[in-house]
Amino acid sequence: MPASHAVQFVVEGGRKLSGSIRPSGNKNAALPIVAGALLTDQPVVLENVPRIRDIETLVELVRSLGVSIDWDGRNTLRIHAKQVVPAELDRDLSRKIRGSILLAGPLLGRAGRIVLPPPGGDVIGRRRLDTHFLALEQLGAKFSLSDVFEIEASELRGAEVFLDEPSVTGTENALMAAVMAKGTTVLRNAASEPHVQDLARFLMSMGARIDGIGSNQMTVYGGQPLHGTTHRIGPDHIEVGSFIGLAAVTQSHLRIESAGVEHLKSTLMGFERLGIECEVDGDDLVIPERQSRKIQSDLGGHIPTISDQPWPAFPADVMSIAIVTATQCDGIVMMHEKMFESRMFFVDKLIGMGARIVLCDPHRALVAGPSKLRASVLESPDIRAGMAMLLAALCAEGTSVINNVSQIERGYERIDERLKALGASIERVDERRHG
Ligand SMILES: CC(=O)N[C@H]1[C@@H](OP(=O)(O)OP(=O)(O)OC[C@H]2O[C@@H](n3ccc(=O)[nH]c3=O)[C@H](O)[C@@H]2O)O[C@H](CO)[C@@H](O)[C@@H]1O
Ligand SMILES: C=C(OP(=O)(O)O)C(=O)O
Repeated sequence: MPASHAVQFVVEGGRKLSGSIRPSGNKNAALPIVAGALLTDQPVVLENVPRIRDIETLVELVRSLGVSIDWDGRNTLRIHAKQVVPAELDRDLSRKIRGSILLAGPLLGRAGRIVLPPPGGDVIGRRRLDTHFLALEQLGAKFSLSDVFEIEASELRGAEVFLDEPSVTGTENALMAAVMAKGTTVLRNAASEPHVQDLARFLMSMGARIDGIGSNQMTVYGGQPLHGTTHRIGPDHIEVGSFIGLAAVTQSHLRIESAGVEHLKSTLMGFERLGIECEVDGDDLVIPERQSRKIQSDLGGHIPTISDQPWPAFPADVMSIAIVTATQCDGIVMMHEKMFESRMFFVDKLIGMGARIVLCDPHRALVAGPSKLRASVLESPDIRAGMAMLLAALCAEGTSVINNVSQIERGYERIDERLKALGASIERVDERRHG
């Protein structure tokens, strides 16, 4: 049996939680920033790096390029890319994470060439890479496509780049290549998620010059000498969204410490539509136990919608959490997943637990709540659906089993320990010993 199937969570539902929890560093910021550390031959120190499977995989990939990369304590990485040996990236490691594609920009800039097996990541629908190649080509790279991607650039040149969609990792690759290019690049229709902003600030701390961070147009004055730096990864706003959902479904009072409230507006608006109100206290977020949990109709009593879109709209990675939360709220809401084609299929499991959901098509699910959920045996298909099912199990009646926990652990650090500290009943079991 593959190791990824070895661990289960046995979850006893129905317990109230209480206390404080601190979000980890943002996985989707740490991935490009670790890759970006390859842009300089000087030492880089990264703090608040989430110690999760996806990062461990990227660390192995980076090490395979002859780069010195080591943990210093639990969440600090020391990276020194004195040299980068341009090699074909390991296929198995590349296939495990979406983040392997993020080595394209830095390796082009540093070594002029990269051979990249197709990246992996969550299986949540087609995951196009066209935007990455479109941007890198405009900066002077050539690519050929067989069972691997071969990208080469004898020289990267600044250019006007209009991305065909605001792809997150596409923007990050373009940004890293543009920093190494000669001359000025204007990136238009760029993604501006908190992790894209964090990467841009990291690059600035290395000496890069970038205007327009946080907007959909960034100007990069390329070719500046890049030096070593120490950078702290920002809090994971997706984890914060997950903890808001956790408090809401278990009707618990939780404080999320250092939540990074500047990046939470659209997430809080989504939860408010479900009747979940949070209080901002400095940079902490407090979720009171007493909530109306009454879905807010649109004007005229019409059925409301929660839909995801590129930043600053409601984040796609919080959609699965919001669906589980909606099953515990009073009323009807249309959940519209605009970005991924297969992210909603996990609602079958929630229906099996007693949730009242109509999956209208792959992108839209109508949720009518509240429903009493019953315990079940669940399989975790992707990071966020896995976390959503953990939330469902924590508010269901009885004892649930969640298989394939490695999916959740791709994105959430020591989640069982951290939720147990709040009073959750989660037992970590090796499947081979269990039953
Ligand atoms: C490692 C990493 O950072 N992964 C994140 C990154 O993935 P990733 O960078 O792969 O995602 P992209 O931003 O490229 O695109 C996500 C999906 O949205 C679609 N799309 C995108 C823009 C748009 O305007 N319209 C549209 O429909 C794309 O075609 C694709 O199907 O961003 C996603 C969207 O926030 C997140 O779910 C992933 O967690
Ligand atoms: C989709 C996600 O990750 P990835 O892009 O790494 O698969 C996610 O973090 O929810």
